[in-house]
Amino acid sequence: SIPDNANMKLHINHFDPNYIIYDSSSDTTYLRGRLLGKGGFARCYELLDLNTNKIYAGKIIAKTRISKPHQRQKIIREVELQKTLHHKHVVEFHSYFEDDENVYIVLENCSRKSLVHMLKQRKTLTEPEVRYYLKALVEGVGHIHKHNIIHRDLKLGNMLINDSMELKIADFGLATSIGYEGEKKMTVCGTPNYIAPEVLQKRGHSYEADVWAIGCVAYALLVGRPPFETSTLKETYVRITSNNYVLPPTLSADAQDFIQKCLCNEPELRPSLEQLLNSDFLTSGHMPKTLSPACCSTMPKFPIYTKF
Ligand SMILES: CC[C@@H]1C(=O)N(C)c2cnc(-c3ccc[nH]3)nc2N1C1CCCC1
Repeated sequence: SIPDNANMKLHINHFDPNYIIYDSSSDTTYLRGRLLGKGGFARCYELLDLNTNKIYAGKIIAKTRISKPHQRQKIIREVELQKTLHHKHVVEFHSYFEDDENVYIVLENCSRKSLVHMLKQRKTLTEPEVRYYLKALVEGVGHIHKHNIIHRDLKLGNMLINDSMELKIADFGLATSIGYEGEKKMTVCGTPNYIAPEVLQKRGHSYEADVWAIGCVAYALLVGRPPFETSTLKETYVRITSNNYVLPPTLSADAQDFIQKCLCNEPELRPSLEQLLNSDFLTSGHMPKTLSPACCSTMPKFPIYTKF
């Protein structure tokens, strides 16, 4: 039986073979639902697991798109990295399988899309909301770093929100693992959105590149646009390497301090994730336990608590 809740109506009058996906390795049949969007080579769909009636998000990549070995290797690496991570604020890997036409990566469903969509609706978020999302982000990145993995593409589009308004870090397509203490990566295949200066200048980079990106995310959520945004990529890169960005005075001193420390040109001078969790911004202001789904579209009013 198919749950007929509204957003899962699959408009299937008959079992059109085009909508049935079978994973022989786990004897699981999925119904393909609505198109969620495109991510790289993948077309992403809602998938309904007919054994459990659970909804997942599936990345479906046509094999014709990944004919070259290194393209296939990239996907295997993404899956291998993501499947080792189990954390409240990291997207959970569910399964990987292939059939004649496609490879399938089945992931945790995040029904409220990403912070990109939220910021489009809201323009900027309030500081309590930003504390809520940044705390989740720093905890999730802490888990990723504990597994010797650098995400390398932390951006609003990879901060997904589930039905309970929880933040989930997605897309390990540019991630890499650190093999030994002090290892520095020299290249990234792809262009991270919030790229750190040391990555741009190929000076060797490591975990600190993710802290830079956290600073960019904090800035974008509070200001409504990225810190180094210009009309051309080249000009943006000049601003990143010259550390040329404007901190609006409307931001609280704690928020300015948080951003300034993350956006330090010298990677080794940036705060650790532990220091970020204990920063004034994340510890000395109202930290909501949960957020109402209304926050996706309208600014919340937080009750002002008095200390006694
Ligand atoms: C499947 C790719 C990616 C993703 O990684 N996840 C986990 C995800 C989960 N739910 C959703 C989802 C959106 C709306 C309902 N669920 N989307 C996810 N995405 C989106 C799809 C398009 C671009 C990134």
